[in-house]
Amino acid sequence: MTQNSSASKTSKRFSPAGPLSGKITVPGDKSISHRALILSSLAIGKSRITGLLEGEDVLATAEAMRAMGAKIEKNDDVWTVHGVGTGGLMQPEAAIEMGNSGTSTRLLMGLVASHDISTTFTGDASLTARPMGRVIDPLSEMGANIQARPSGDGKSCLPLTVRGICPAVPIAYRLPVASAQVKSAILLAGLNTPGITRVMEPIPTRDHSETMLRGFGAELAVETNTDGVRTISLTGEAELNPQNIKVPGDPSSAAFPVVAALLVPGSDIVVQNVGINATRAGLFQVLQNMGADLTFKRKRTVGGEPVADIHVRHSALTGIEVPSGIAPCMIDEFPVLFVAASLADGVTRTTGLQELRVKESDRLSQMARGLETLGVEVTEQADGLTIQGTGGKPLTGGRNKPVIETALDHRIAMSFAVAGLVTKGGLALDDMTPAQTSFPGFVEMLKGLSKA
Ligand SMILES: O=C(O)C1=C[C@@H](OP(=O)(O)O)[C@@H](O)[C@H](O)C1
Ligand SMILES: C=C(OP(=O)(O)O)C(=O)O
Repeated sequence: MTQNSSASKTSKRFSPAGPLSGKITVPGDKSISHRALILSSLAIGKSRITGLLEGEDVLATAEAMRAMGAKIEKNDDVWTVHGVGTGGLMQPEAAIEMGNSGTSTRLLMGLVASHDISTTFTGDASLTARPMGRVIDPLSEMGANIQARPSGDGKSCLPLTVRGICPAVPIAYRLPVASAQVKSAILLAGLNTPGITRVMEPIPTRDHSETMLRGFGAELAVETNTDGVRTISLTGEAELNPQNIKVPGDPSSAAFPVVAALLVPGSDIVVQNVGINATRAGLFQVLQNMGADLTFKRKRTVGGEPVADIHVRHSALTGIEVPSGIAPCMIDEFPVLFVAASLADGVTRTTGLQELRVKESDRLSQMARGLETLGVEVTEQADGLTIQGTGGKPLTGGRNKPVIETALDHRIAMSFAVAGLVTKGGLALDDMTPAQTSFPGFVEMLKGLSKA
């Protein structure tokens, strides 16, 4: 689990080290890994998963599913899950520790809401500050009783206890925020609920839950109306069949070496086996619109998801206005996009990013403060950042020896690690341990690219 105490912090310096080259792979997709463990735990029989992300967030999901009765083992690179069947979850003996992981917490809150068990969730200092009302509202409509800790500023937060109900009431729910976690929480609750549970999604978000639920044999229909609103209808009391799942590389993790290679002069790298699902690949599109030289090779399908090898060459980037509608397709990639924008020629303006304020940290504020420390001209709006790029000139860290705070946020840590490669004199991060939540081996990966 991610620790909160300063004693366990590991500071780390990142400095320019010449062109990046080589072929790499990145760890498995975090969203797909969570869902692979959860759905396999509900199937009757034995599922096999390869390529699973072994980051702390996903390991927290595995531990939670074990605590509720699933048998999960790892042999060599293969994870084996013996599921308990839909509706078969057992009452956990103790509170479930979710560490830093919003996805684990919100998806599992949905899962237990339609079981006749009582489950307490807790987490680290970052997770316990994040809003859970967005999941509590629909799950309460389904009949679950949820007692959460009120935060000082009106949010419902962890620790919280979900007293589930069986049978739960099927609902039709229009998402008030574009959130794949909320959508998935309702669908997972709907799995053990009689009748049809519907989620209306005005702005499309990542669709891994829909794809994987179908893959496991659930009856699920998706309709898109003329306004672009997607309605997902899931028939409850579903019987899930065990699967063999291959998890593709995470585009959100690939984002770091991709941006690093674009920014460091002379770089030429290939990131292999990266998921390029359209609901996830917004960053690559935005970077190409900024002038990035990205080539998608060997396009293929892995585990029902589109995948490619991405060839990246150093490129002179130009600032752009990022359309707010693309935000859900690259929601976790904005921190590293802000680093790319800092070296682009001209102004990059982003809007519609209020959600970034309720991630592992307030990502707009953390990025604005850190980039300012490196001499970047940044304006922080309520819903985005406007960044004046240097036109390829290195950022300025050296003389004032900046130390950037990573604030228990893996994306902040890895984004500034990339910034360090293009900062004169380099920079230090106060704590690199958050990278373990989604990208074990991140530091070694970057080092390997500079040595290749
Ligand atoms: O469903 C998922 O796997 C995720 C959804 C997104 O969160 P929101 O649903 O809060 O946008 C994303 O930020 C998170 O990293 C993973
Ligand atoms: C927001 C993220 O994850 P989570 O919500 O699962 O903590 C992320 O990985 O950037």
